[in-house]
Order: sequence, then structure tokens, then C-alpha cells
Amino acid sequence: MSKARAVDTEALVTKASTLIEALPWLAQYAGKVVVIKYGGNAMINEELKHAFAEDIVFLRRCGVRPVVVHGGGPQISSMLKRLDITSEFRGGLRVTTPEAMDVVRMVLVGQVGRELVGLINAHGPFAVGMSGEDGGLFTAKRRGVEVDGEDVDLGLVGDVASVNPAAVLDLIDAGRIPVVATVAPDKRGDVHNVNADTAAAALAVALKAERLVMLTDVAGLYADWPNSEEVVTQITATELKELLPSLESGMRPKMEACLKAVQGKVPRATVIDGRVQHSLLLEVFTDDGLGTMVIADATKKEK
Ligand SMILES: Nc1ncnc2c1ncn2[C@@H]1O[C@H](COP(=O)(O)OP(=O)(O)O)[C@@H](O)[C@H]1O
Ligand SMILES: CC(=O)N[C@@H](CCC(=O)OP(=O)(O)O)C(=O)O
Repeated sequence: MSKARAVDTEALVTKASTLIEALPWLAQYAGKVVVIKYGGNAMINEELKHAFAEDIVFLRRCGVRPVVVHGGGPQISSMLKRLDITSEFRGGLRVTTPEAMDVVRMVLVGQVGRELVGLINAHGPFAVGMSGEDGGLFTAKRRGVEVDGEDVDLGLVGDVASVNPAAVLDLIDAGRIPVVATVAPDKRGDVHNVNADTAAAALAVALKAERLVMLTDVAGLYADWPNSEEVVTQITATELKELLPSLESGMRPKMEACLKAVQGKVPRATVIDGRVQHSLLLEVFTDDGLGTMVIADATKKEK
């Protein structure tokens, strides 16, 4: 025999109101492509990685079409160290020798991508891993970077020259969740290391995504980094363009990518704190805006 427990009506109503808060967002995002960039720095522990996989599957179950683009910078660095290969960052990008490139490809495609696919597929046969090499997804174009007014050569580092989203669209149409590693061949077939933020933005534009959400290890763009943790909550494309040259380390390619996404007609590009469990769900399905949102000029958003 089952007996009724004392009912905490207030707690139940709070639970229900959280679900109801999602209603307009569900209507807005159902059927839409949302590109989620999962930074290597946000893959801090098993609990967070499991929560991320749950969020992705939750989005999919709600009718959203999530596409995951993952990084793996710290994971690459630790493998390079184990193999005694030196590497340095310039302007937020890794100087990549041919020897380092083999490691970048091995870690992103064979390690980080595999793990995320496994975590998502614990919930059902959704995720399919791929890289910029698969189905001609990305073509890379070698790029350097300007540091203190000087052009710096980065070796086998690429920008995205072109995107062919057909393979990703095929997967989405079949109800799958593409999990993309960002190595890509140039025109000659030489594989390049593409920063994951840069690739995520290019893919979001090509897929005409409704949102680009980037999970990282800070609460957003700090207005006065590293002196204060005050987060810029909203910034327009023009404001960001002015700010970009002053940004440092990993935040520079990240905000550059957000700008490119918004200039490419993605309505919102947001950087959120991947260290907070379920921050992705909170960002998409609740009224509380998290992190930093980049918007086109003259479009003030509620969230
Ligand atoms: N203005 C800023 N606001 C926040 N973080 C910044 C800023 N400038 C530089 N950073 C650095 O950028 C890092 C995030 O970029 P990155 O390490 O590439 O992360 P991810 O692996 O998520 O792509 C932060 O951990 C911080 O150290
Ligand atoms: C050119 C370049 O810097 N490529 C990055 C690719 C991985 C990446 O972007 O990872 P996160 O998103 O975790 O930083 C790298 O080698 O670290």
C-alpha cells in the first residue's frame, strides 16, 4: 500500500513555474539550429561534462536542433607536454608546427570528440562525431596574427575559408547531433588547426543558426580583466569592434568569433560560464540572461 506524503505545495508551484517560464523560449527555439561551442576550459570535471551532455539531449528532446563544436586547448597542451613538444600561444592562437598538428588532430578528433559523443549517446543514439575534414565541412586558409602591431606567423593555423554544411544538415535532418572537431584541410589538403571559436561562428553563420552559445571558464567578457570580474552583459557589434584590439589571450578569438557570427546574421552570440552546471539550459530556456550577449547594432534584446 502507498501512503500519501505531506505535500509542499509552494515547492511544487515553484517547480511548475520554472517549467512554464520555458514556454515562450520553447516556442522560439523549437525547430531552430543552435550552435554550442564547448570550450576545453569548461570541461573541468566529469560532473560538468555529464551535465553538458544532459543539456544537449534536453535541447534535442525539446525539438531544438543542437550542433556542438568543441575545443580542447588544455587537453592538447597537456598531450604536447607529455610528448615533450613545446608550444606557445600568440594573440590567443597556438603556434602549430607539423609535429604539433598531428597531436592537435589526434586529441581533438580521437580524444575530446570521442568522449563527448560517448557522453551524449549514453542518453540515446544521437551524437555523430565529425571534423572539418568530413564531408568537406570546412576548408582552411592559413592565417597569422597581429601582436603589438607586428605580423606573427603561426604555422599550420587556419581561418575558415569556406563551409559546406551539407553533411551537418543531413545529420540534423536525421535527428542526430553533430559533434564537430575543428581541424580542416586547406585547398591542397594540408590539415590546419582552426580555433574552435572561429569555426563555431563560421558554422553558425552557414547554418543560419538562431543562436551561438559559447561555454567557457569565466562568467563572460570581463569589462576590466584581470582587475575585476564585472561582466559586460550586452554589447553591440560596433562597440565590440572597437574593443577587440585591446582584448587578450583566449577572449580575443572568442569575441572576434561572436562579432563575425552577429555580422553574419546570427541574431545572438553569447559567452556563458561553463563552470556552472546546466548554464546552457538556463541560458536558453529561462528569462535570466547569463554571461555576455553580442547583438547587432540597434537591437536591444530582453535576454
Ligand atoms: N576580458 C576578459 N574577460 C574574461 N576573460 C578573459 C578576458 N581576457 C582574457 N581572458 C581569458 O580568456 C580565457 C577564456 O578563453 P579560452 O582560455 O580560450 O577558453 P575556452 O577554452 O573556453 O575557449 C579566460 O579564462 C581568461 O583567462
Ligand atoms: C589555433 C588554435 O589556437 N587552435 C586551438 C584549437 C582548440 C581550441 O580552440 O580549444 P578551446 O576552445 O578549448 O580553446 C588550440 O590549438 O588550442
